[in-house]
Amino acid sequence: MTMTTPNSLSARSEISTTELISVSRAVADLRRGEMILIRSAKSAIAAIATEPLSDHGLERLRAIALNAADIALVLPRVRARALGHVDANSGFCALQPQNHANVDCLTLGVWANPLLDMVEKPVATWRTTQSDEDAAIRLAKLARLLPAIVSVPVDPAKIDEFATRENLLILAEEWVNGYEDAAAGSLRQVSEARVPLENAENTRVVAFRPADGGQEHIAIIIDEPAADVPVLVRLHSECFTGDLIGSLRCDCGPQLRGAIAEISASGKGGIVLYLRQEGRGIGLVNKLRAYALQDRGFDTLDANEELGFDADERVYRPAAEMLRQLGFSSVRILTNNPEKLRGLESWGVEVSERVPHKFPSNGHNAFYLQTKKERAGHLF
Ligand SMILES: Nc1nc2c(ncn2[C@@H]2O[C@H](COP(=O)(O)OP(=O)(O)OP(=O)(O)O)[C@@H](O)[C@H]2O)c(=O)[nH]1
Ligand SMILES: [Zn+2]
Repeated sequence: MTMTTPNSLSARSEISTTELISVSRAVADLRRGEMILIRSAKSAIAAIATEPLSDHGLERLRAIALNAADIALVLPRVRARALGHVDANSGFCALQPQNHANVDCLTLGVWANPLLDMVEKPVATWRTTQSDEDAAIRLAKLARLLPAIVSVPVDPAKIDEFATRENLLILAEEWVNGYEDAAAGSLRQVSEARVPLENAENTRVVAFRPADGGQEHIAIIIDEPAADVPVLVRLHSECFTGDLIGSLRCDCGPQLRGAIAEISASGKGGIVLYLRQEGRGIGLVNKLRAYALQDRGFDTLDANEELGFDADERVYRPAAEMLRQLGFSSVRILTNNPEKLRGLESWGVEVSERVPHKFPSNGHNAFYLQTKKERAGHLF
């Protein structure tokens, strides 16, 4: 069965497997506080994520800088506003502290984190970000860290020398930007087994792994559905708290088990795609931060924004790719979220029907469900 690829997609250029793997290695480096070199057409930077930043890391940044006075903390607009940058209006802003020679990692960490109480606001100049700094922020998001980085400009002519001397990775910004698409395009089936489920005994579980060795996405195939008619599908984003430990903050647990039961009851089979997009793509640690902000009065969308994330950071190519490889080109999708329809269609999957997938509130998640309806366009 072939999938149609919309014309707009053919223009997207994909990064190579080597570039994909470099980004993946940089993600791991960033998570442990290592410095990354990022090169754009115009400039180059060295960057460390703020979350694992140490004073030793700061010293290394200063030592490699073209000019140590240009050290910058790149952080989300909402956070910049809270720090006194009243004109902040683009996604991310760069703060250059006046006491650049003495500023320490604790101070930078407090400035960057909306959950920490601020001791003093920075005396600083502000500027818009460069594209290489935006790429470093994207890398921090891929690393599921807080999207805040400390960067310095480096001499593009010396970047290879630095990389060799300090054992650092060099990334081109377009590799970071192309990572998610390429990772999804590289998914390959790596194992499968029969797994009888409580409400669906005739079930196979198939695992797909991306070429960079990242997290596997899972297809749960119930009752071997036919491929020549639209297949009943649920795209389920991972939710450790809701799926596994029965959290009442969301509706994920009932939706996951409900989808399995409904597909099984249909008598025609179907597929649950279990996508590793915890917290709408921000990761479990950041989702817990978002919950803590919600306990201070933010709704689920504003909490994401406070942390520097979009309301929803998910991508749908992994789902489309798994369906394609399993031989399905047309779906009936169990969801209340119109973005899932658009996401699948943009990757060439025909959506023949939306099947509502609503469960009653448990009391704790009433405001969450109301926000999804009123602000995220969910169809309840
Ligand atoms: N960032 C963030 N993620 C949340 C929050 N509550 C739940 N999630 C995540 O949201 C995702 C829920 O995804 P889905 O079950 O696919 O639901 P949906 O987008 O609401 O759409 P449908 O259920 O298909 O209608 C999971 O990854 C959860 O971990 C929250 O307050 N903040
Ligand atoms: Zn959930």
